[in-house]
Amino acid sequence: MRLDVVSIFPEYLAPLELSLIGKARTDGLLDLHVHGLRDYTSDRHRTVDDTPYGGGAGMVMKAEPWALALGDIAAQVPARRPTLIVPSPAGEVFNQKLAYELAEEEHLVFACGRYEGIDERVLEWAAEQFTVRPVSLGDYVLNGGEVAVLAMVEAIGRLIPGVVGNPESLIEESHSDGLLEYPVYTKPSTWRGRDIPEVLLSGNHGKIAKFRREHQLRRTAARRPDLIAALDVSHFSKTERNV
Ligand SMILES: NC(=O)c1ccno1
Repeated sequence: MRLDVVSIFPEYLAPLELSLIGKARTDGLLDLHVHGLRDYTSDRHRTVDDTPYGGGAGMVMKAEPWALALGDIAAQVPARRPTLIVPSPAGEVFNQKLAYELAEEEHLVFACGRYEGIDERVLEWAAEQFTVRPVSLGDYVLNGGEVAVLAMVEAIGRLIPGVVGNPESLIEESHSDGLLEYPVYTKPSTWRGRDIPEVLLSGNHGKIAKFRREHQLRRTAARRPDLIAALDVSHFSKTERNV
């Protein structure tokens, strides 16, 4: 997968050189390019913003630098219609389902807005050669798109085959089956007077699976009842419907 990120703070994306994503880049699983938006300005001050038409607080990111940056990126990979992700509190909400969907894409481009946002005409212009998707991490506001991109690239990148050492670990994690993950424990079996659930020492895989599933259901019902409500009833066995 090719990924391009455009930002006025390219150094903000340095963490993508670390850990699993960094190794995936070294291994050639992820072809990630970070671009400085100011490289696409031509004035002495490398201006990327201006006052909003209609008044109001703050500044708006100018269209031309974005068009030059995105046009340059699209020209570098002419064969494919990239998906342009624009992190924004006004976007569709990012979740594991969308992460899996985007992990299937060949080319993702991320536009990190700042200030009050990007001139809307950029998204209209970009729709000629990109599939444009404003995406939100959640119902809160960040100062820019960079932090959202770090989160999304990690969530998407880890789903690409070969990035995570053991693909099994992707199966039993939160949201992989619509539920939150079960509690996990490791040695010592007694820690500061607290024992692990005895069933986990039984070696009885059926009982262990039942324990884990029950705790997934309880944890999800307690912390995210919205996820339970969203699941089809066929997701639950007859006995589970009363947990
Ligand atoms: N909620 C968000 O994803 C966001 C992105 C930029 N500002 O807020």
